[in-house]
Amino acid sequence: MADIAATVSETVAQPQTVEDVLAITQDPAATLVPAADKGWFSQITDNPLFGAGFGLMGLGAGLAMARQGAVRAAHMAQRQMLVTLEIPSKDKSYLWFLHWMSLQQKTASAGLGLGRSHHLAVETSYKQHDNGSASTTFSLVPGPGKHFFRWRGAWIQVTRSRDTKMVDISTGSPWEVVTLTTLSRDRHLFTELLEEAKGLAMKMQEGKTVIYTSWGPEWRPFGQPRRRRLLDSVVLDQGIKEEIVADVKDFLASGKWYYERGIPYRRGYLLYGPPGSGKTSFIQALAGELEYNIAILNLSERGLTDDKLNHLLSNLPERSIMLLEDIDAAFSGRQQTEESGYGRSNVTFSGLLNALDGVASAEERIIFMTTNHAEKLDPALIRPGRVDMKRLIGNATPHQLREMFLRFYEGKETEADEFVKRIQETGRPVSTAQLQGLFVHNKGEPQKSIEMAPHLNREE
Ligand SMILES: Nc1ncnc2c1ncn2[C@@H]1O[C@H](COP(=O)(O)OP(=O)(O)OP(=O)(O)O)[C@@H](O)[C@H]1O
Repeated sequence: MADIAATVSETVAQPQTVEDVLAITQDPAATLVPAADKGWFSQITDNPLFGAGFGLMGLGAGLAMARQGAVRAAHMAQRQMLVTLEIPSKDKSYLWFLHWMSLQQKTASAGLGLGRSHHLAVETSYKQHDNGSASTTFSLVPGPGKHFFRWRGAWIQVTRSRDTKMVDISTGSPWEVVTLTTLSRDRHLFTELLEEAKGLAMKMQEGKTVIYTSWGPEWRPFGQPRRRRLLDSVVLDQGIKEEIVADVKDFLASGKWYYERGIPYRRGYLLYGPPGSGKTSFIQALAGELEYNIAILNLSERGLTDDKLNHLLSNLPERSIMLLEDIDAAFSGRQQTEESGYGRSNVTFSGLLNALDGVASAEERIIFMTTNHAEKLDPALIRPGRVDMKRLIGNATPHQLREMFLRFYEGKETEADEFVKRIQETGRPVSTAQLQGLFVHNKGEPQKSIEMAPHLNREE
């Protein structure tokens, strides 16, 4: 260590005298060395290069501050002057709004509003007609991006954004948000707009039955609402229709009775019988009579789990009849009970029983189950509490044969009797759906139906 110190002291010339010190301080090359002798700031600023640098830095900082200030002021102004409304795709009003917007699109005549949008998206819906045929309708709505439209004298900006990273796990569809922006003073327009959109949706449903199907863990309307089916259009054996309708109406009027006795406010019905006997048609007509909608669930649906089923049954759309069709197809007998039902559904039998028992909800719950094979059903599924009323909806009885005939050929009483006689002579069961087929085929020609009666359902 001593050697090293010696080497250093040799290489650096140390000032030995006052003159040496003076010489050093006067040497311009040495001015930077004794920094402690001058204020550092003045030393730096005295330097023309650094001076210019500082000037620029100062200017930059000033500009940045000004920019920040401007951004803040803009934000402030935006907060003060603009108001935004977010409608996430999960919310009910989302579909109402999109539909409302598609109408704005159609009526944006003068080239104003959404009519100018260059980025449109299509919303396709299927319209099911009463005769069973379906047609497709397209609605054009603004696609993702920004759009402007003028409504009730105010400009509204619509931003439809799709988050590709965030996916609704249950449905697999991308998460979407529609954001509306307008001037603060026009904020009341948002409520008015949503009211109008809702009113429009309700109007479309007036006198109609909405069919909901499950979409992941939620319910979504399936196609356009259908015209209500009249109870008279469904011909069941004597008294059955009236009995079920009276029972449901009585149930709906007994909320307090159930509440006071601590009984879950729900009622289950099982309609069983051969295909085409009018089970589904009757449930549709009943929903129409009660001004209710129908929520249909297919237990064999891919991806349906016990949890989702439970959630769906506890969150039925308001004023809806729950319909579980072909319940035997999903589960038949105990042997399948421990495993999941067939198809790609993951629902277990015990999961279904739990969902049916469900947490008592405040709202009433009416569940209809249909099957072609009542004998295959596990007794646990149809025990009272889960199924409170079971009715056979069978093949056409003489009463139904006559009634159906007269519905298609009004006033043809004698012919109706003849028709019933001919069908009875065959000794073969005939479904009401087959009768409908025959009468449609022989529209306006009762005699032809009578002639064809012996051939109905014949195994050639
Ligand atoms: N009792 C009936 N009264 C009036 N129409 C009927 C009747 N039964 C069947 N139909 C007609 O037949 C067709 C099929 O009826 P529907 O789907 O209601 O039968 P279903 O018993 O539910 O059959 P499945 O057991 O195969 O589901 C419908 O178009 C319906 O109008």
